[in-house]
Amino acid sequence: MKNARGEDARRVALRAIIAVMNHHGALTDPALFESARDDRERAFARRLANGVVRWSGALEALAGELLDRPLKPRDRDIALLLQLGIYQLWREDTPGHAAVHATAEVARSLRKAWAVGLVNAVLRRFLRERDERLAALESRDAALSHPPWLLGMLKKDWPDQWRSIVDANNEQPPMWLRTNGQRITRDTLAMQLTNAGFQATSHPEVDMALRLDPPAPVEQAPGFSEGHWSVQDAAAQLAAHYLAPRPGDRILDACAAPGGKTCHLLEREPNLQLTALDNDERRLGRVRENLARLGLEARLQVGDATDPSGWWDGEPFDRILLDAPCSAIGVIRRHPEIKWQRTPEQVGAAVALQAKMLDALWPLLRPGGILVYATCSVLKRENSQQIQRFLQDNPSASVDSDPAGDESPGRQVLTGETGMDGFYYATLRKPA
Ligand SMILES: C[S@@+](CC[C@H](N)C(=O)[O-])C[C@H]1O[C@@H](n2cnc3c(N)ncnc32)[C@H](O)[C@@H]1O
Repeated sequence: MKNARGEDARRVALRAIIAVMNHHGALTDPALFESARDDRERAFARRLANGVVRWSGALEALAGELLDRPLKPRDRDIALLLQLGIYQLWREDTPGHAAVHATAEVARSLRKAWAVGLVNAVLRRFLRERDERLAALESRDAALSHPPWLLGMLKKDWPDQWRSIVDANNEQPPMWLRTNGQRITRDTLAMQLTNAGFQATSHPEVDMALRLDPPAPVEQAPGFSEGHWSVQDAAAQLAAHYLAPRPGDRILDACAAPGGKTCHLLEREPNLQLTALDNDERRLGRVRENLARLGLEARLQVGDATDPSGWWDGEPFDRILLDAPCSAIGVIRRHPEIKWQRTPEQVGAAVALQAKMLDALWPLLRPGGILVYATCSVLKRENSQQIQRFLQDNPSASVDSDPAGDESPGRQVLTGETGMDGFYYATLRKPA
């Protein structure tokens, strides 16, 4: 994709960083990078933007110490430009002086020519004092680049594991593929990917998962448009394992969009009466696209999972998957802006919505049926504590003990564990 009058990577990256750090949108939105001059600049802009947002807490601390006085709130763009500059000198291979010059010049395009000199001076100082500055940062919480409230929750929930979660959150995520077993075996797909120059590594637990190295845009690896595979983290692929659909089952996927888990269930067992529900009609369109690419069929339903009276026909389900809206703290490594956009109040609101959904959907399950509750979070309030609360309110319900998990009730995958995103699963059973 060429754009003759397009912009250079640093300018594009800065605009994306400003947008997401001001709580607008996600770095995965292609529109944020459309104005790049060409594909190479676009890829560089994406890498820079993700890196700066991932390390923004540490970069802010470093920049703050290098400035003689703090910048005014209206110059937040310059503050973020400084972060972009320091990031390159700290974590990218860009030759120092070239990066300093190109970054400082971005201030001119913001119509803040006064800041060119300031950015230049701060970045040059960082280059000179880099080792001492980084050593001093090491002992501070800012080095972990997480907001204090989130760090506090992780420490409280996971006194022994919080550091490995935080480190995993700050890493570049691996790219996991899910083999479409209806079209190809995992071994054949692995061979095709290897022949195309990729490394394809299977997961020790998740039977259809392959890790693709190096990560690449989907069209660059063989078999995507033919529906041989999808992109899905290995932890998300455990949903189908826990729901274990059987031929003919009547299944509700209660929060289905964009359809990753819906499609996986049908790849595992195409003979299902599967209803894919979501309250977002536009996102449900993405379920339709994914089903079509993979050659699968489901009934799509727009509706509110907290209010089945609006869409349920009264016929109970054999199995329900509730992949609930959540804080998404388990997928921070894929969406680093979540760290800065999320608030403790939003976590509280997610907990309340999840409880409402559980309570509303439980009566739709037939006696002897299974409801799998899932979140991509590692916070206990959304996970084991949520299920404890549910079991207290519904004493006849039981939860499967999980040989693979040490978190009770349910299974908590901590971020980074065997290369997976942070995820939680609880398999709830209704007595027959
Ligand atoms: C975690 S995502 C689901 C991901 C999906 N299961 C997959 O694997 O691709 C949560 C979904 O819940 C939907 N949602 C939020 N509130 C809802 C509600 N009240 N009723 C139904 N769906 C809702 C959102 O639109 C979003 O698509």
